[in-house]
Amino acid sequence: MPPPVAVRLRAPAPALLAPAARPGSRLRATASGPRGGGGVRRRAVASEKPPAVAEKAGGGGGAEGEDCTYDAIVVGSGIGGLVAATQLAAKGARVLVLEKYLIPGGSSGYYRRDGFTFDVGSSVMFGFSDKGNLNLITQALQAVGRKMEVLPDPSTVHFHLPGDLSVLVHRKYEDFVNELISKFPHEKEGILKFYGICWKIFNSLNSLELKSLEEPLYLFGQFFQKPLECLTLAYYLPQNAGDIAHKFIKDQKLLSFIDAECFIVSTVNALQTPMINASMVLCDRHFGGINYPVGGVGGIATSLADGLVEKGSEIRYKANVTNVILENGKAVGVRLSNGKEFFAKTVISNATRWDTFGKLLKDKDLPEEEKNFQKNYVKAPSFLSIHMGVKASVLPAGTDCHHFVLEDDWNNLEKPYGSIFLSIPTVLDPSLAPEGHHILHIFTTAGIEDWEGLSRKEYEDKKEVVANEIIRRLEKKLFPGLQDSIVLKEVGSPKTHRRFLARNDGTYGPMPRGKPKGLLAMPFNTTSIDGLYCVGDSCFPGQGVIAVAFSGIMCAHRVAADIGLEQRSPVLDAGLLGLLRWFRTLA
Ligand SMILES: NC(=O)c1ccc[n+]([C@@H]2O[C@H](COP(=O)([O-])OP(=O)(O)OC[C@H]3O[C@@H](n4cnc5c(N)ncnc54)[C@H](O)[C@@H]3O)[C@@H](O)[C@H]2O)c1
Ligand SMILES: CC(C)=CCC/C(C)=C/C=C/C(C)=C/C=C/C(C)=C/C=C/C=C(C)/C=C/C=C(C)/C=C/C=C(\C)CCC=C(C)C
Repeated sequence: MPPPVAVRLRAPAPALLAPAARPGSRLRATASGPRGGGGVRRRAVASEKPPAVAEKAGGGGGAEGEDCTYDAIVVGSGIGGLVAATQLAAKGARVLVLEKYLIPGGSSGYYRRDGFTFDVGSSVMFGFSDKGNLNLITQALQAVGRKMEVLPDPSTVHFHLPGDLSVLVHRKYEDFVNELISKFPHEKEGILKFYGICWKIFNSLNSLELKSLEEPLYLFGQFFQKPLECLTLAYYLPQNAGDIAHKFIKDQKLLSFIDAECFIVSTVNALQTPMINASMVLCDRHFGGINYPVGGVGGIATSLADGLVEKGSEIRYKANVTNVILENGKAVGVRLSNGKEFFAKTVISNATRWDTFGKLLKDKDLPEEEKNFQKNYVKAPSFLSIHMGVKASVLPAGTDCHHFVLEDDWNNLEKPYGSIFLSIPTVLDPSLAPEGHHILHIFTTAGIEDWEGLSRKEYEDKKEVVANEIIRRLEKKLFPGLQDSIVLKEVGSPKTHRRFLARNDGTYGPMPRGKPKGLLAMPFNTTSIDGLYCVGDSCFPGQGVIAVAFSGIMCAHRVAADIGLEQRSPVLDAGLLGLLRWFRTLA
């Protein structure tokens, strides 16, 4: 029986504070508490034997004189970093993950307050089913012998849009498409054609074995085995969802609906959303469905971290990487804020590309490739997030889990605070809140510039005012009496996201500067620095938990080939990597 909840309003407390305990599984944080300086390379590594873990590390726990250099160091334990690390560990590599925070997961982490378990960010889980090739979260867990119980969500999201347009995205595709056609009967053909192309792309994706598109033996192998599917993907790779929607649909309101469909997964409209990404999410929600992990999203990262350790690799918390160490232009290790150094054959950064090249390599000129990336992409806005515990009686029976609210004016879709995302995970998993209560996780886009230069008091007051206005809007649109039902409230600003997730300006990833050529300009995992790789949402295919999981799988495959754990052809590598680099300059 969960403990009773004290009525307590805590507006100013940052939403992403240290967890009180972790959901689902047992905690084995090897909080590094690094001591002393770096010293010479081998000694520095040898002295870094983590308690309880190094003994299990096989091939080199750290006794002096042994060669205990790691195969890979991963900077950051977001889902991108953890998937790269666990995939490599499953292939036999010895990996060290260094995480600045106290627990793994980054924006897919969790925290607990007064009996409530809150998801920090991610709450809508794609790729978590038991079928097909695109269930990348399920596969990532399986690779390290883990499986999580999931709760199928009967819908993906309930849209509440201008002109009282209400659309529920049912789990079953036919139910969704029939509901949409009932709202836009004159556009039946256009609707079926647009979503039909999404399915064509999704089915092509789902037929491939997903590995690194930067590894030629695999890529050519896939072209050989599935030529039609690969050509379909190559054809749609440089295209955007909005252009395809405009070909078949004329009704402006329906086109705006498709903008909203894209916005919730890309924070930009359909004309700026790559068609492959749109197809992935618009179909996986019906194919595998949206599935919520029992105990909360934080369980995914903790399960991956546990699995990683069981495979003989390591993860250290409170380990703030400040520099990537280069030797003759090659990345050979990292330095922490306390001066400790660790060395490895390869370094994988799960920090954003802005943080990786702007902070971890600040003394180096920005490589041309990164200039090209920054020319094509800007930082997506951050979020204002409100985590609330409310009395269950405020929600009408049958309330859906996820909602998207844009009240009066389509023009507000992409504006800061314009639209509201709302997740109520306790609809699926009541164990996340004390009995008789629900969790409301509310977020809206917000830029860091709005929150800079304020005194402490001004900052706290502003959080309170902005959060109350969002709550007032939800009260008016969805839940009368909401304000009075609140028993716990924590507000996070873009500064909170910057601080606790170590993300430049609190950004949630890259956003195209203008109209992109689909995914063409998005960099993969290799960088122009030998031995340094990036993973996460500033890599192909972009924002989203399943997207960063794919980037982790791709990255691990490329790294494994480079360190001799997977097949490779140096000649073909040089050709393909050069060709892909050239492609990106065309975007
Ligand atoms: N589905 C949803 O509802 C939802 C909501 C929010 C976020 N998300 C997604 O999650 C994605 C992010 O995943 P990700 O894996 O790219 O990154 P992430 O931000 O989740 O994780 C990065 C991790 O790296 C750590 N880190 C950064 N710099 C470091 C340093 N110098 N030293 C040590 N550690 C450092 C951070 O503390 C963090 O834990 C976002 O793109 C977003 O789309 C999804
Ligand atoms: C040469 C070359 C390069 C090429 C050739 C051709 C080929 C073969 C190609 C291929 C390709 C591929 C494989 C691709 C792949 C892709 C993928 C996988 C993708 C994916 C994607 C995904 C995504 C984007 C996702 C996203 C998601 C998200 C973001 C989510 C979010 C959510 C949220 C925010 C929530 C909401 C909430 C509410 C409403 C409450």
